[in-house]
Amino acid sequence: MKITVIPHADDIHSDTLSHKTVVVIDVFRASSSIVTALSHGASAIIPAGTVSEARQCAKEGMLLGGERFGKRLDGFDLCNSPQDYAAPLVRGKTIVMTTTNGTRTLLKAAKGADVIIGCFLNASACVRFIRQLKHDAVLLCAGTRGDFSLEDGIAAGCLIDLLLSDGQTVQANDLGLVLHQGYLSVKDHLLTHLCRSASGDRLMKRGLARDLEDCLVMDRYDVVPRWKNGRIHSFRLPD
Ligand SMILES: O=C(O)[C@H](CS(=O)(=O)O)OP(=O)(O)O
Repeated sequence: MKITVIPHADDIHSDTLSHKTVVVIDVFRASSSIVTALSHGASAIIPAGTVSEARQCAKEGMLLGGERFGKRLDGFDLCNSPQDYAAPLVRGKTIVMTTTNGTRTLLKAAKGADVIIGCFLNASACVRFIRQLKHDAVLLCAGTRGDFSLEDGIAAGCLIDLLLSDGQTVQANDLGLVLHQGYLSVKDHLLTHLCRSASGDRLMKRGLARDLEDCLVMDRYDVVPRWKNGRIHSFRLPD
């Protein structure tokens, strides 16, 4: 199986995603919040590209979630902290969500054969999904405003490590190889290392240390959020 890691959302070349399983990785914080929401009973997430599209799309009974540049949006029910999406409020709800990098990256992933959302919180579940589909995979790091983000890359390295762990032949691109080594060197101290990344540092300075902790738990949840027909639903893997 071939694994291609793409460093950020503005580095997708035509046809890279076709016929592939695409994993959209935005550890801080959109992927982690989406995984948390579906694990806590949200019925679906509708990703929106802009704040005004999100507002237009939200029908009665739906929740609005997201941020711009990390800040809460006027009139939105939820921001982008995983703990917002762990609240009883989300149970049974459809959430229209727009974030600075994560939902934008997701919308760019549309050409993938299957598009799922991954992070540390559901790493093993994502790997089971990739294995079952048996397609080559693209690990699409969201990054931050057109730049690579360390935490997304280290999560990609983590997925590669899990894919390798049952002895399967996995051929990663050069970026994937280096991120795999990067993951191995920090995996026992993720918080210590990833709070120094640009996004980690930004969240720390905003007093959101709790978000970092919540995003860096390995395999807290077993759901695979899958984007299909404009909505993200929880996909349960057959045993
Ligand atoms: O709120 C976040 O964590 C980020 C915004 S920023 O890059 O920190 O300004 O959004 P996301 O789309 O989850 O990367």
